[in-house]
Amino acid sequence: MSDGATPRLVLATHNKGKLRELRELLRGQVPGLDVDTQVVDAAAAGAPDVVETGVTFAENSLLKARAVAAATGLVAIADDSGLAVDVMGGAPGIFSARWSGRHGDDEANLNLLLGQLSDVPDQHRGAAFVCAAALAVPAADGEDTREVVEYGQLEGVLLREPRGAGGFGYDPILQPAGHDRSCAELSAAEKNAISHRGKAFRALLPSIVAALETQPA
Ligand SMILES: O=P(O)(O)OP(=O)(O)OP(=O)(O)OC[C@H]1O[C@@H](n2cnc3c(O)ncnc32)[C@H](O)[C@@H]1O
Ligand SMILES: [Mg+2]
Repeated sequence: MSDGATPRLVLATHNKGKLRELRELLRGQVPGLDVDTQVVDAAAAGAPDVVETGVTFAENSLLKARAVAAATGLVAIADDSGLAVDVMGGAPGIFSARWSGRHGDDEANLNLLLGQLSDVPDQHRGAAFVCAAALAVPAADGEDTREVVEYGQLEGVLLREPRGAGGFGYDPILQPAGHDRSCAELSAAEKNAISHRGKAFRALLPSIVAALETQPA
C-alpha cells in the first residue's frame, strides 16, 4: 500500500506471480481506480491466509474473496487456479499449489508432475490452465455479501523439459495450443492476453466496476 492512499480493492492472494498479473489486468480497466495506490494485496491488508477447503476452483476462489472482504471491509477479488492434465483426469487441479506436498514450491511441483508423465507420449500430453475469478462485496447493514464468479481456461500441451524464465508455477511446461513457446517464454502481456487468468478477470471486470461504483471512494 502506498503511503496516504486509501485502499479500495484488495487482491485476496498471497501468490506473487498472480499479484503481478492481476495488477496488469486491472491497470486502466476500472474507471477512477489507481492500481498503484488504491489496490492492496492480502498481506498488506493484514488479511489472513484462507484455508482452501472447497473441492472446486469456484468454491475456493469464493472462500478466499469472502474471507478477505469480511476481514478488511473492502471489495475483494480472488483467484483459484491450477493445471488440469487430460491423462490424469484433471489432476493436479485444485491441488496444483501443493502437488509435491510442499505448498507453493513451484519447482518441486513441476518436477514431480514431469516425472509422473515421463511415459506419456506427445499426442496424449494435453492439459489446461484453469482459473476461477471471484468477487466479494462486503455486506452493508441488512444486506447480504454480493458475490460473483467467472471462469477462464488456457489449453495446450505439456513439454518434457521446462523452458523459459518468465511467469511462475507450471508456466515453463505448458505450451499453449497454436504457439511454439511455453507460457514462461511469453512476455507478461502476451500471457495475459490469452491466459486462463486474463479471460476470467476480463469477464469479471464489469462486476468489479459496478461494485466499486457503489462503495465510498
Ligand atoms: O491461494 P493463493 O493465495 O491465491 O495462492 P496459491 O499459490 O495457493 O494459488 P492457488 O491455490 O490458486 O493454486 C494455484 C497453483 O496453480 C498453479 N498456477 C495457477 N496459475 C498459473 C499460471 O498462470 N501459470 C503457472 N502456474 C499456475 C501454480 O502452481 C499455483 O501455485
Ligand atoms: Mg492457494
